[in-house]
Amino acid sequence: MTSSHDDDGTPAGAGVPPLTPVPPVPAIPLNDGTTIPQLGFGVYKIDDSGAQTAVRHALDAGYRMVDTARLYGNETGVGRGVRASGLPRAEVYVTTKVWNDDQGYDATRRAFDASAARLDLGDPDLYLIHWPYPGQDLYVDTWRALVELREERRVRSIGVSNFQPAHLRRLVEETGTRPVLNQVELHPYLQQPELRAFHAAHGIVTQAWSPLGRGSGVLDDPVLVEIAAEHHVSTAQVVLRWHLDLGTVVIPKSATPARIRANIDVFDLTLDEDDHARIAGLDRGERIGPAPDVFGA
Ligand SMILES: NC(=O)C1=CN([C@@H]2O[C@H](COP(=O)(O)OP(=O)(O)OC[C@H]3O[C@@H](n4cnc5c(N)ncnc54)[C@H](OP(=O)(O)O)[C@@H]3O)[C@@H](O)[C@H]2O)C=CC1
Ligand SMILES: O=C(O)C(=O)[C@@H](O)[C@H](O)C(=O)CO
Repeated sequence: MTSSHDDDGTPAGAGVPPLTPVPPVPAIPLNDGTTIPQLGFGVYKIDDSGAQTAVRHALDAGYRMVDTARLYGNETGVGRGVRASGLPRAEVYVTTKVWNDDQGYDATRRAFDASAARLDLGDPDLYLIHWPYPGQDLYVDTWRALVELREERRVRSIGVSNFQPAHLRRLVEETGTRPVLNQVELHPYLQQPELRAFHAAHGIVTQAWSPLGRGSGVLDDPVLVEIAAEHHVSTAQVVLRWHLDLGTVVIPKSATPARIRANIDVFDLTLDEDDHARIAGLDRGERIGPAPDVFGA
């Protein structure tokens, strides 16, 4: 599974604990005929060198999908981590995103080439528009560039992030092409039932960012603490199992090896109807990040 040396010269496996076997992560079908692993690894707020190490830990723990973005400044480290894993490129699903100031047809094509060069993995599997940033009114032109990149087979799938139903409708009306998924903020304090229903009705997969609430207190919620104690697992594991049960694709981030391993070790956990009802009751419609209609309006 691992190569004999990392490409930075570190002996393979150095600092990486022995593998804990994990059950396979389900593959979720996308509306373009491809699939995506239901649980992947987020790398926001990890620098290039940290991303290389964290991605190695994640791939060794059984993750097969990594979510990065030009914004995160770590595409180079992500690419190094994937290459150092020794895994065949086809076994690792890599997402990156076009940032707001690169929107527009020509700028997006240039941004894609630059992201692909930094990743240095061949072309990414999934390319997303990071935010609609509606004040620029460029997201439809940006989408046309993504559609063309997919037609040219430079990228397997194309999608969006932080889009609201009105933004999604406009993409389809003006280009005829649906995103495969919409990556949005989603955790027990922001459960997004209406947006998830809209996605389901239109064949768009929901992907959850900040699935653990990014240190905002979600994981200390007394209801989640109680459910976790009943199942002898961590609150993070309860929350991740809840996401999987909703059918969302989830991308928890951690730079801590033990947490990286624990966050994928959720496939033996079963939440019952009562657990789900109690977690449903935690929704406060409370965002950690910006509101998509307001950010860049
Ligand atoms: N499209 C978009 O606009 C956005 C996309 N994203 C993507 O989603 C990913 C995940 O979201 P993110 O905002 O990072 O937040 P997460 O909800 O994944 O939370 C990450 C935080 O939780 C901590 N943590 C992780 N696992 C555990 C655990 N088992 N127990 C306790 N604490 C834990 C991490 O700490 P530590 O690292 O120290 O272990 C970190 O502080 C991002 O990394 C990025 O890829 C995120 C935001 C916006
Ligand atoms: O992490 C991301 O992918 C984001 O887009 C957010 O962090 C976002 O840029 C934000 O929170 C801006 O304040």
